[in-house]
Amino acid sequence: MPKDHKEDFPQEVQRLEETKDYLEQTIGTLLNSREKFKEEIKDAYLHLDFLDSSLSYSSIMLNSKMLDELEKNFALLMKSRQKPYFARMDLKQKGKEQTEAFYIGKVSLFDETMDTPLVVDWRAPIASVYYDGRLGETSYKASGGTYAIDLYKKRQYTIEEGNLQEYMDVDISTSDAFLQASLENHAGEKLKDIVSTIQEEQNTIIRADITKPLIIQGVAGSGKTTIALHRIAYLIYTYSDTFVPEDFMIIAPNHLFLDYISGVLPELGAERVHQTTYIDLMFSILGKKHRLTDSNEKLRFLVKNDPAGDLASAKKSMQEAAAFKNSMDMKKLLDLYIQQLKDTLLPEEDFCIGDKVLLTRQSIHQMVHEDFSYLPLYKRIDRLKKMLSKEAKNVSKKILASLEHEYDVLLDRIRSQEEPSDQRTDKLVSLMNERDEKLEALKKEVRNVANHYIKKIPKDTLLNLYQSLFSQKLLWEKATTFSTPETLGSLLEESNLIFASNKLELEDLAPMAYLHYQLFGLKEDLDIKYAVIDEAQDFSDFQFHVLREVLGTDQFTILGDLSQGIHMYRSITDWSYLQHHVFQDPANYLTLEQSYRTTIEIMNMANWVLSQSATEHLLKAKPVVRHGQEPTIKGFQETSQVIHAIHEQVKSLKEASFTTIAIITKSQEEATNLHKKLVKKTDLKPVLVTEKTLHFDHSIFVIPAHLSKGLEFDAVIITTLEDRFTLEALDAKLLYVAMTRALHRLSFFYTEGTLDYSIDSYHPKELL
Ligand SMILES: Nc1ncnc2c1ncn2[C@@H]1O[C@H](COP(=O)(O)OP(=O)(O)OP(=O)(O)O)[C@@H](O)[C@H]1O
Repeated sequence: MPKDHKEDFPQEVQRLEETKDYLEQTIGTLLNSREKFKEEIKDAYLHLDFLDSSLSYSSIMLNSKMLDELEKNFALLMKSRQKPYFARMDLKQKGKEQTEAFYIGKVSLFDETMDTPLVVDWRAPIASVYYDGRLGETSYKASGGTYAIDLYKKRQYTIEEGNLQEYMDVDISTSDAFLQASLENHAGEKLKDIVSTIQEEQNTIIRADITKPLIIQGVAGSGKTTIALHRIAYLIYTYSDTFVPEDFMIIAPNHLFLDYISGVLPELGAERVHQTTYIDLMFSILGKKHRLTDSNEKLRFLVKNDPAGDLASAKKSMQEAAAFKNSMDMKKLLDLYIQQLKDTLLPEEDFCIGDKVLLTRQSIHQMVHEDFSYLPLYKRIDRLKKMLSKEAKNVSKKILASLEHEYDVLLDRIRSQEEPSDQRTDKLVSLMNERDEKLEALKKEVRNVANHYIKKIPKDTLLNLYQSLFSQKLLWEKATTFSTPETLGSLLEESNLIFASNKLELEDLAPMAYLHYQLFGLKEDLDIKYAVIDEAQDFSDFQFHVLREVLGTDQFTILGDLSQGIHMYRSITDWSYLQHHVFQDPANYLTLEQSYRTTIEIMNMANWVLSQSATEHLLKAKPVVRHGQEPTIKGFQETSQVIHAIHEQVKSLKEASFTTIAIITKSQEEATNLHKKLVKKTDLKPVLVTEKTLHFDHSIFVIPAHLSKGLEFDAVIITTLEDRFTLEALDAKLLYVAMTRALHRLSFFYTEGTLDYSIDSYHPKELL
């Protein structure tokens, strides 16, 4: 990195020292306050009078809340001691005389005595100028207004452990140097924050309009995951009156990925954001965990090598069936089914006590399907039951009184018409007994009449209701048409077999969640105001629709890359439906074409792989200007030679200080097989990654391509022993995902015949 502009170095050192002094003072004050709050809480506990505790109780609550807040600030300030800021900008606001210098950091620091900001938070409106603004006239938006400024200087600092190492003034030609330096770094165990090198196109996304759903199509390594996390931190900061961190939810592909990204939000001072996988979210909506079939079984079958094409029609039919369950046609089918449940729900009889009609069946239908139509179907039944009980109680007084009156008349008539005698007495007594019995029976009927009526309404569990849909072939035929009649037959048959083994498949979760929402409503505790979906290319339009419906919000940021759509047989192939038809208003759609992760050499080859299959329409990634070694490609006759080559390669990567290395295979079976061989034949001790792996804290991984999605490694060794990468679109995408995981080095080791790409004929120079 060039060392220039050194003339300001002493002043910059002094400024840093002053900031650190002030930081220490602030930390000291916080420490005192912390002790004070703790004392007050202790004191309030000592004086807690359980009979009249309101004062002490509220004191405990107040002080605990302030203590929590203080602890959070304290932790942030402690962290910022190492690097209180990373940049500075000098600017003059239009209409003002003097130039002001703003230092930008992760935590703001305000000098109360001087009434000036010592450090401005990177999320503050004015800091946007630093990320967007070229030197010269520019502007920023704050509190609904736009403010014009002249930007004179942008300066970046390297500060290590609180000491200024160097600084550099940035203009168009040098602005990449810090970015370059940051990209040269080796991968850690976790994803990092990028506050000091956020690029203009990324800043636009982080600060995009909150009132509109946002869709980001970004190429591999363009920073989607990173930006999504920065956007959450930005929104929490900017809209602190509206949101608390718990209002946000990140939906990510698996637990390994969640572990991988878990460091960024705390680093940005935003903790307590909900983080979940799609499957876990669906289970919490359904209020129950279900056993699932292996979700990658289909993918495995679909990418299975089939040179003679024997599996072609089975593959086609499987794709169609899987796609259907997650399509908008499935919604159509479910809507028909719900309508059928509605139509057959209520008994075709009036609500009566004895032969007295309390409510006609027409008025009950109207009540349920019109007056209560805002409620989910089965919630309406609970409401109906209350109404019926109330009606029965109201009317019962009258019926009881009239029955009593009927008997009083009869009794009076006997008394007045017959002379006293034993016979008359017997008659009266028996009449009175009869009256009492009838009254008692009537009272009982009143008590139970609503229940009896409601019991005639069929009610079942969600699971039974969902599964019985699969025995109603006629309804399916009414809702949709498949390419062949056999496809529907085998879909129903296979689903019923899965249900019989007490399992569901991943594709059943969205339809079930939709049915649950329509029939039973939602659990109250799922109170999310803002959802962020990463790796969204693996979702279908129907899944987006269900998520929007069940989360009850239009506030979404959705990020993905169609080139990495390895589940494209059941997921979206473009963003247009999502953009225009899922939310109340069309979503904003932005693209990221620049890739930051990998080198020009690796990205060129990955783009070439995509271009070899029928995926030309996809956006190609443009790598930032960072060169590295050309990928190495070696074919071998024997598996043992491949194992040897991997061993040697890993050793040399370790010697070159690359810390995280992934050996990526096409399938889970191949990964398991290769892992066994590596453990047996080498001293590498790699970790095998499966669907169940929870933590990203190792250095050498053997991982199938579909699980490497979203992750990154210093070096990647793509290995094929038996499972061949063909030129088919799905294979090309899997290979593309695997290749674009590498930050610095990429190699291919394969046994002859397992790579259809003739990478030997790849001419990198042609693409540069
Ligand atoms: N502005 C930036 N400054 C420094 N590093 C960056 C920047 N943007 C992205 N990166 C780095 O690029 C790499 C890729 O980022 P990230 O994983 O967020 O991308 P992605 O688009 O989600 O990738 P993919 O879709 O391939 O999984 C990370 O190492 C990230 O730190």
